[in-house]
Amino acid sequence: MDNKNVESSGLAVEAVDSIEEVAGKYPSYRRAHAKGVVYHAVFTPNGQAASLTTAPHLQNHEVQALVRFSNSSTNPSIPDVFSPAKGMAVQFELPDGGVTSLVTITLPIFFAKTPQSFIDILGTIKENSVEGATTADKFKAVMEKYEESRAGLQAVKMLQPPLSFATNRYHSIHAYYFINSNGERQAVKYEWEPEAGLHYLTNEEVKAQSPNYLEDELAERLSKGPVAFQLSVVLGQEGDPTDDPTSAWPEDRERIVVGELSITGIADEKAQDRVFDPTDVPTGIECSKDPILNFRHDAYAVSHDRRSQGQ
Ligand code: HEM
Repeated sequence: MDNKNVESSGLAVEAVDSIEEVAGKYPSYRRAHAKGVVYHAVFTPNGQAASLTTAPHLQNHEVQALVRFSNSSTNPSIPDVFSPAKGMAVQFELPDGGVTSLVTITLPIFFAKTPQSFIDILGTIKENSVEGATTADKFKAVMEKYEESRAGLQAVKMLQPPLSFATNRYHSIHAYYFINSNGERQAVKYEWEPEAGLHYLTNEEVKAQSPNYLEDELAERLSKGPVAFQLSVVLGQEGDPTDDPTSAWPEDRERIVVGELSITGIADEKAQDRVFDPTDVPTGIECSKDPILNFRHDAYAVSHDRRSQGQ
């Protein structure tokens, strides 16, 4: 292990410790996005990405996939309406027997630019978690201290509980590079667009939901047929930041639909053990230099280590 890895895994331990201190420790569960359900799916690329990348799952052949939908909270028993951001982690099976993961969320940007500022922001939330403090009070304290967090936390505040896991748009937030057979590079971000459209609950409807309404709703939906999402890539242009997850690209960037995911049914509980690592990319795709993206590899490994040992 070189010095850089030692340094970044030390920071990853610190980050996961900070999450536990601020948001609670739930043995055997993921240290974030603890409550989730895994499903089987098939991904069918449409060939539109083939001129941009040699990635095997984005050519012309369908691949099997696993999809884990989740609440963002660390609490595995939290009622779904109380955990605003939802995750959609997809693991594609590659023809060589390996996997690649695309881990997305219902927010377009993140609230921290670097691993260290993520830890510092959690520290500020902890300092401000005094009796009677609301989430809004804690967010205000963070935004006053960390300008970079403002847009990301505003986006969290704007989230509405979805009608279904199948009626959200999910974003990669981070940029990646597609590399084609000529070695040409194109910066991209990903989005999953639900074929069922975007649908959210009204305040009245929120009150009527059971704690696990999202899993129940998806079971009901799947009993009638597969649930589909289109995968789009957003093409970055010269000057669009590729290393800053707190900053969105302009809305008018070209989007290409590159394939369709069809979710068919629930997977075995054993699939929960998997790590959906957003840095696990195949030939034809490279991670950008975004420090948060690259840090997630070590942070997820620390969480997996703890949860797989029953800690
Ligand atoms: C410093 C930044 C971050 C840290 C420390 C962090 C930490 C974690 C940890 C510890 C887990 C549990 C991993 C496991 O046990 O398998 C997790 C899961 C997850 N995170 Fe992050 N995360 C960060 C940034 C992000 C960002 C920017 C996104 C947005 C796409 C994101 C989305 C998710 C999702 C969707 C999951 C659930 C994955 C699954 O279903 O297995 N995280 N995160």
